[in-house]
Amino acid sequence: MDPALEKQDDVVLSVKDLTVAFGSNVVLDRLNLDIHRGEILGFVGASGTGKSVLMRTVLRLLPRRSGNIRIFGTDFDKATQAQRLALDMKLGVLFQHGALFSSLTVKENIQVPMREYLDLPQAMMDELAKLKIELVGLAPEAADKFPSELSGGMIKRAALARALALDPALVFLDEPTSGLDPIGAAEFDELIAKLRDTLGLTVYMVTHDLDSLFSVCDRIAVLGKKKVMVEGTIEDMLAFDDPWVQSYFQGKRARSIVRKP
Ligand SMILES: Nc1ncnc2c1ncn2[C@@H]1O[C@H](COP(=O)(O)OP(=O)(O)OP(=O)(O)O)[C@@H](O)[C@H]1O
Repeated sequence: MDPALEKQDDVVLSVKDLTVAFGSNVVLDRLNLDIHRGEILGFVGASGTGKSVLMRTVLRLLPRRSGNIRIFGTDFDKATQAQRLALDMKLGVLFQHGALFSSLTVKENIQVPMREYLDLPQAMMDELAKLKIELVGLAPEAADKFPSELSGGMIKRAALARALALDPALVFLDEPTSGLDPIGAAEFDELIAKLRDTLGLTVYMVTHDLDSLFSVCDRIAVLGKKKVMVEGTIEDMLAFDDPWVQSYFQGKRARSIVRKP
């Protein structure tokens, strides 16, 4: 196959010339971004630059002023109702802070998307929830616990299990390791990498966590000046001439990570 065409097939999410504004506050201005099949893309940027806005716009939770978004090659605006439903089922989302329903147990939280999109008998949903709980490394007993009974790390894992409920191909993670201690965060990163390898997931991860960026992300995109300023490998970040990017990737904290064996 023509390498250019093959590369195109490889793009699971394509954002072209996206502009999002709230009144006169233009947050994203003709932004472009491609995510490729099977990669873990780390998405960074200073606080308030619009990382969550981009994620929410791609998920159609926020309206855009202009621009085009294609997911798995399909333009949502032109998709039929059936195509939209099929696309929605291929996306999994872990919102910042987990965002589990506090009145539902872990098992019931995982079953929320199943109830919304599938018509399955309860026994089958219970079996599926059990599998997801195991997949994210939680003990079986976690199934019947409420979010208030879980540690921060367990909440993240339960939220990930819910994001994986419908066997998505592309998952969006909004600061998945925030609030975790370094060991918990490293374990969570390892879990993401393992799931990518075993399930063939594509991962879009908004993060401030330099450890995650250095250890599990294949590629990094930096949001600034209302656009993706630079995308590429850690080496590309280190070579990029912008004060914020330089201080982020070459600051004291970053240097201590680079020095790790
Ligand atoms: N629903 C909304 N209505 C109006 N303005 C909004 C809305 N959501 C976000 N904004 C504005 O968009 C800008 C970007 O916010 P966003 O939450 O995407 O930043 P962020 O990069 O995710 O920040 P952080 O790293 O702190 O989470 C901010 O100026 C914010 O005030």
